[in-house]
Amino acid sequence: MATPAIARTRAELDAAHGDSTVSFVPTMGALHDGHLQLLKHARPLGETLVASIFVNPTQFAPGEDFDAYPRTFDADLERCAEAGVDIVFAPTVETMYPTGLVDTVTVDPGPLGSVLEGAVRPTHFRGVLTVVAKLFGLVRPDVAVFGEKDYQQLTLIRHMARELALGVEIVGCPTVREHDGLAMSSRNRYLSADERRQAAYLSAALRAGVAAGPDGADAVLAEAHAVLESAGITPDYLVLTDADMGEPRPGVDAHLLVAAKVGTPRLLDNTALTLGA
Ligand SMILES: Nc1ncnc2c1ncn2[C@@H]1O[C@H](COP(=O)(O)OP(=O)(O)OP(=O)(O)O)[C@@H](O)[C@H]1O
Ligand SMILES: CC(C)(CO)[C@@H](O)C(=O)[O-]
Ligand code: BAL
Repeated sequence: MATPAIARTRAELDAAHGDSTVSFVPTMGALHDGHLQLLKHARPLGETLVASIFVNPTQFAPGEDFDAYPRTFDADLERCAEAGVDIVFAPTVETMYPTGLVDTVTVDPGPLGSVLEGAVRPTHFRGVLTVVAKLFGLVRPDVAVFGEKDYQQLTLIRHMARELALGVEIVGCPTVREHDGLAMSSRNRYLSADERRQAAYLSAALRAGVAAGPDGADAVLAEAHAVLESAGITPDYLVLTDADMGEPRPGVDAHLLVAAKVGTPRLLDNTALTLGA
């Protein structure tokens, strides 16, 4: 198990990857088995596998958990080695924000950036897309892999790559789950034992929605809401979209997305489903 090279600046990155094709997995660290899957998915997609670890300040609003966000660099390095990562890009804040923490040029996510997660976190997706664009500029990957767990983020990054012609292929990786269905997330560690039990009902609600798919959109939402209600969870949202997060239509691949605060952490989950008339 080779230890990955660590690069903190563009010069160090360039020296480490030369002219090889690059697959890339951006993360905020605190790596769990979900990230490990992403890395394994990305491994064969390029000659060199780069993982970035950067807790990006500009996607957190004042009062959110930027300071408390878990930072576990040594353990992360071991996970990266296990997954065959060649280069861990752990940039300094100055590498990412050479003119200071206020971006004067940003990526506007458009209307999809201000609904659902964007309604709760109004500046979040501008911060995410801007930092991902910067990471792409620094790493210059051929392929970048993101988790379906953060489905709105994945969709917006696909839109950005396509509409700004970034020349990076965006690949989604299925959500990795705990044995009871809870989607893995760095923030799960903040759940108390009771909250952890309650959190499993988010994925149970999605499964109920999938089972009701043939009966149409109203049945999907009613069944999923009933499961959440039985667990005492009031979702921030529970919505049906099409696979690209537009309007859902019968017969077209649909998506069901949920977010809720369970105790302190906000948890997200989603699933694909087929919708009857
Ligand atoms: N359970 C999971 N299955 C698949 N991909 C995941 C999972 N959890 C996170 N990812 C993906 O890993 C990448 C890095 O995510 P991040 O570092 O924010 O981890 P996270 O666990 O989502 O943390 P958070 O608790 O902040 O949501 C993203 O593309 C994200 O979608
Ligand atoms: C894509 C990302 C690494 C940008 O900071 C982050 O939003 C995440 O980890 O999902
Ligand atoms: N995985 C999403 C990153 C965030 O919550 O800021």
